[in-house]
Amino acid sequence: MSSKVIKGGTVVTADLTYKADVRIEGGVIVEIGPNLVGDEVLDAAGCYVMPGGIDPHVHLEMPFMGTYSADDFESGTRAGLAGGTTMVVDFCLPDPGQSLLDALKRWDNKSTRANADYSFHMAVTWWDKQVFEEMETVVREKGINTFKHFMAYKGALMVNDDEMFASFSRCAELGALPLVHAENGDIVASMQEKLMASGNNGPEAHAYSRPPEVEGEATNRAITIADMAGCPVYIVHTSCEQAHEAIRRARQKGMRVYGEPLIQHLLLDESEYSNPDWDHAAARVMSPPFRNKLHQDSLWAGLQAGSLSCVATDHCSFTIKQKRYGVGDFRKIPNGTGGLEDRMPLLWSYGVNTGRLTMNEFVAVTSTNIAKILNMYPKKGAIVVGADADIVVWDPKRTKTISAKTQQSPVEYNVFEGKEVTGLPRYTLTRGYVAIEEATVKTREGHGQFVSREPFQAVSKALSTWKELVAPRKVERTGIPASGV
Ligand SMILES: NC(=O)NCCC(=O)O
Ligand SMILES: [Zn+2]
Ligand SMILES: [Zn+2]
Repeated sequence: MSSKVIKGGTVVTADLTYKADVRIEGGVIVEIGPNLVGDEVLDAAGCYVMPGGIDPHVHLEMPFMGTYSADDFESGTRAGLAGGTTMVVDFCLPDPGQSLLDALKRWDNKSTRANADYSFHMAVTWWDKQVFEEMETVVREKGINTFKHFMAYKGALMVNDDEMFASFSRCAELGALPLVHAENGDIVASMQEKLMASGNNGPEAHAYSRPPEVEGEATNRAITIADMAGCPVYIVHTSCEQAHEAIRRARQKGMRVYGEPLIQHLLLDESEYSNPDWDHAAARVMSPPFRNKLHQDSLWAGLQAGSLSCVATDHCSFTIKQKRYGVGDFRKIPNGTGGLEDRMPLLWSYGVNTGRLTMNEFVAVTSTNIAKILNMYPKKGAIVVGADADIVVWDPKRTKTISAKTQQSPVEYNVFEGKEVTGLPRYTLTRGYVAIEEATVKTREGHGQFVSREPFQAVSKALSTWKELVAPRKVERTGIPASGV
C-alpha cells in the first residue's frame, strides 16, 4: 500500500502545537514523528498541519420554501474542501406525516455525489407513535444520534413544546442529542403579518420580525425542556447575546448545553439589510438575521470563554432568481446564505490573526469540539494514529480576496464578497486523498462516505443516573390521620 508523508510542518491540535511529520496509509494516520519517509511527500514547510474542518450544520439541495437550496452534495463538499473543511453534517427533513426512514432514503440518494465525508442529523418535523418508534431505528441501525427541532417556520417545519418534550424524552432514552433552531415561531408569524399589513414588505422586514428577544426566549425554553427531559441540548445558529446568555447561565448551572454561532453572525451585521439594492439585502436574508456589533462581540467572547462550543455555516445558498420569489413579500424570500468555502479562512483571519483566538482554539471550534459533541472523535477532529487522514495543511501566509467569481458554489454572489483573508489551505486531504493543492481542485465525486455515529454513552448515563437519584419519591408515613370527612 502506498504511503504519503506530510513533511516539515507544525502539527496544531485542540491542545498541542509541535513539530512533526505525519505519515498516511490506507486513508488513516499511521505514524507521527520526526524524519518520516513515504512514497509521496507533501511539503508542509512554514505550514500548520491541522484536523480538517467539520461543518456541523449545512443544507445541501434542501427542499425549503418552495424550492431547493442551490448547492448540492457535490458542489457543497467541493466548496468545503477548497476552504479546508473535510466533513459536513446535513439535515434529513421528513415532510410532515412522512416516515423518517423514507426521508432518509432520499438523503442517501442525494449524498452519493459527495466529495468529502458527511453525516446526517434527523429532523423531527411532526410527532406521533410512528416517529417515536422510528427514532430507535434511526439511532440503533442508521448511525444517526442527533435530532433537529425547529421552533420557528410555523405551518411548515415548526414543532410545539409538547412535541419537543416528547421527542427530547425519547432522545434521553435512546442516548441521542436534540438540536434546536430556537426562535419563537408564533411571535415571528404575528410580527410578519403586522409588518406586511403596514406596508413593510422589503428584506429589512425579515430582520424586524425576528428580534434577539424571540431567539433568547426560545433558547431558554429549549434548555428548560431539555432539563425536564433529562438530556443535553445543542442550540444551532446562536446569533445574539440573549441566546448566548441563556446558554451561559445553563452551563454555569452544570447543564450540558452547546451553542453554535455561525461565521456569518460573527462577521456580518444588520446594516446589510438597509442596503438600497433589494438583491443585496435579500441575499443576506437568513434566520436568525444578522445582528449588531454588540451581539457579535458577545459571540466572540463566548468562543474565547468556552460558553459557545463551535462555529458552523448553516450553508443554505439560493440564487438571485430564487431570492426574488420574495419581491413584494419578504416572507417568501428563501431563508439562507452560504459560507462553506469561507468559514475556515475567515475565522482564521478575523479570529487567530487578530488575537481573539489561539490556533488551538481555532482547531477546537472548527473541528475537535464538533467531533466530540457529535460523538465521532477521534475518528474525526484529531491528528492521532488511527484517525481518518482528514487533514488541512494550512499556509498562514497565503492570501486572497473572497469573490463570487472564483468560488466553487454556482451562486452568483457571496455574502463575504471583498473580504481579504490571510491563511488558506496549501493541501486539503480527505481520508488521505489530496483533493486541494493551493488553487488546484482535484476533488473526486463520490469519494465521500457516510460517517455513522454511535449513541452517546457517557453523558446519557450520567444524566439518567442523576435524574433517577433526584426523582420525586412518595414520602412513606406511619400514623396517617383518619380522613377529616
Ligand atoms: N438559517 C436559514 O435561514 N436557513 C436554513 C434553514 C435553517 O437552518 O433555519
Ligand atoms: Zn435554522
Ligand atoms: Zn440550518
